[in-house]
Amino acid sequence: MVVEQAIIVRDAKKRYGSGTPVLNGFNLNVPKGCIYGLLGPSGCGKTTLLSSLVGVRKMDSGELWVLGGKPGTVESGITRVGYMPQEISLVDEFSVIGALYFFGRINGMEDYTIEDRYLFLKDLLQLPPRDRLVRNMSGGQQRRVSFAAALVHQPELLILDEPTVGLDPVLRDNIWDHLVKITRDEGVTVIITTHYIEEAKQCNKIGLMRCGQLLAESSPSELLEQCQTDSLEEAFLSLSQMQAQNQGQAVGQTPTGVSGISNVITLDAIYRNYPTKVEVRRSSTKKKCHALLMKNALQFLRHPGGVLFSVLLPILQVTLFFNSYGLDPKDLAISVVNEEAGNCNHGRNRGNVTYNQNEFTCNFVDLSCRFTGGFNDSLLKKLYYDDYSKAVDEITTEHSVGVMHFSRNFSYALQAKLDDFLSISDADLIAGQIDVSLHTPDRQIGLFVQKELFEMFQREYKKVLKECGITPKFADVPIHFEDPVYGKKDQKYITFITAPFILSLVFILATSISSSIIITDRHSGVWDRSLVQGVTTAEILITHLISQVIVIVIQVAAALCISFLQFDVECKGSLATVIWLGILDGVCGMSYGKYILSTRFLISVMCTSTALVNYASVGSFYPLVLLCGLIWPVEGMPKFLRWFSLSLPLTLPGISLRGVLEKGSSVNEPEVYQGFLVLAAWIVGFISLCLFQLRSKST
Ligand SMILES: Nc1ncnc2c1ncn2[C@@H]1O[C@H](COP(=O)(O)OP(=O)(O)OP(=O)(O)O)[C@@H](O)[C@H]1O
Repeated sequence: MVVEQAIIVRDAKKRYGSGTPVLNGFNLNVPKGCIYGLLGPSGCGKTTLLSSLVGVRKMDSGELWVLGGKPGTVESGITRVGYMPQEISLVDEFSVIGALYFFGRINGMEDYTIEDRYLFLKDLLQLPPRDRLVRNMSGGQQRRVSFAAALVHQPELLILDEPTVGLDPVLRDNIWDHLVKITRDEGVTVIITTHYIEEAKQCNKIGLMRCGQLLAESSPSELLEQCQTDSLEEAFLSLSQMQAQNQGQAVGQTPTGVSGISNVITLDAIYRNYPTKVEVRRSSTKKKCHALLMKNALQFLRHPGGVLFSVLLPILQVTLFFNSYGLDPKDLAISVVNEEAGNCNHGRNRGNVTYNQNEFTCNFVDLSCRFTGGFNDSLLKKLYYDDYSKAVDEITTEHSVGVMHFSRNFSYALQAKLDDFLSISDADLIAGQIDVSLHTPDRQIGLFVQKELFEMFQREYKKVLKECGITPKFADVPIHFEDPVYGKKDQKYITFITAPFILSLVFILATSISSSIIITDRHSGVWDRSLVQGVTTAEILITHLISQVIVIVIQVAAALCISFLQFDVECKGSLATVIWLGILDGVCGMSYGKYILSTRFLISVMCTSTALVNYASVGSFYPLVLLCGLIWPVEGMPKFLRWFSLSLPLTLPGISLRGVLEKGSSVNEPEVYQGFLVLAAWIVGFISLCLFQLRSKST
């Protein structure tokens, strides 16, 4: 008679990297309806074997059959297997009931059945209060909840990696009693590892592992009899010593299949015993996605940084941006050397303009005081000096931006220029000008001061001309700038950088949120555990995408609301276009985050370092910002770099958003739809690369 086997392993070999093989021609049979205890020293490969049985790891060679199917396939997985990994494999934000709902739902259970199971498991495993969060539980409590998650859907096969570690003896007894009961009454099969060797006496069969092979495989009583001891620990010790003496040879009872595969069940028999049409309780994609979305929502809402990150961070960033960029500099100082009127009696002397109506002449006295008094001290504080070289010497110590010099004949020369500008000498022309030498290394401040002084001169000079009965237009330089069709005449720098700033903010926030949630799932083991229960990588990714898009919408809304309502950013075009551009930009940032993550997954066995991903995203994000025209127009770049810049995900979208905000351009115009097209292309590119990389990792 052929005994039905729940698990069959034939000649399995596994090696990590170039190290010594962890499993080296390993064979194993686990009959249905029994408890199989897998014992062995730490590091002998138990976890490697169990995780391969559920499809989380792959063997280098050999055959594995689980419930008649290959590990990780529909026949062996999905609701028929309950897996408790060695790690807790729950997210911190799960409550007890939340964890059971998650694993119950992805296994196709109805909510009322999950509630019934909870009541049973609560007593069996002495679970903590229903709403206690995993992060607030002790290590032992977390293990019990993890165990409950493996039992909740009453699987046919339980694969348990050290479920009793850290539990008190009474609870361990309860658990073993339960395992004995379900194997006896319900035909459930259990394969279990434990370091408490003595408790394995309750197993129907024990396999002793060492050096990647089975030392012996038999019932506990047979093993004890064989080694003539009443302690399993002693039996294991003596078998290990025997193996050390006969390196490479099996000892004790020959483990199944080690000496000859012909003795054991054939693959044909396996197929015969397991009809191809297995009755599998399948969870619908809708139900699994519902469970995954609920999990993501809990992770987000119960995470202390979740809400803070999604809403407050964009508001804070936008507020900081508008309070630190594009504002006019204040509290500057300029040194003044006025050889004509000194310190103008501390500003009380404003100079004199006397117009002689009969002779049509104008007489100026101390006109330099008009110009030194023409600008506000809060903008440019005046530091008066008698000596020019002293003023230059003290520029650094007095934090002055430069020196403004009026000659002794300033008023006279200006008057001469007005009287007869055709025959005025060069010396008078020079004496009638204000000499300014700027000594600031800061280009923006230099440009600002230049503009302020120029405007001040024109303003004051126009007043003087008016007092002399001359048209103020005489003060204008002979080039005139009309009001622009788009934007304003005196365009502020902030309007130039607002659009790319908003896009880069949404992009980087989406990049990091994308990384952090997925890393948490990978790191906690929930990702793998979900896959074991039949959730597909695509379902996990899609639900992550949906959750993150919701967060992105919140972030875009927060960033735009604060920009429009609090900082009066003007939108001349369609608000809907702005919102869609923002959301698409966020989705692009999120896809970029996923691409970085998948790259990490590909090059490392498992990405457990948030820091690594942060370095990658920050490191690659900086060039994106530098090249997107946020700080300086792309027109200033060398040609090849400009073309490269235009292909990046933030450059053309930034130009599009600027067009909508400032010109009111519509989505039909190339300037705007090009931005959408670039974003769409990058999203498709990043997601395809990400899926490709994840797929190559899984194969
Ligand atoms: N991802 C990995 N990369 C490299 N080596 C690994 C990896 N996972 C496990 N190993 C190595 O493989 C060997 C077997 O590990 P495994 O976790 O299967 O042992 P184990 O019997 O379950 O140990 P324990 O009882 O301590 O849990 C160990 O030497 C371990 O260091």
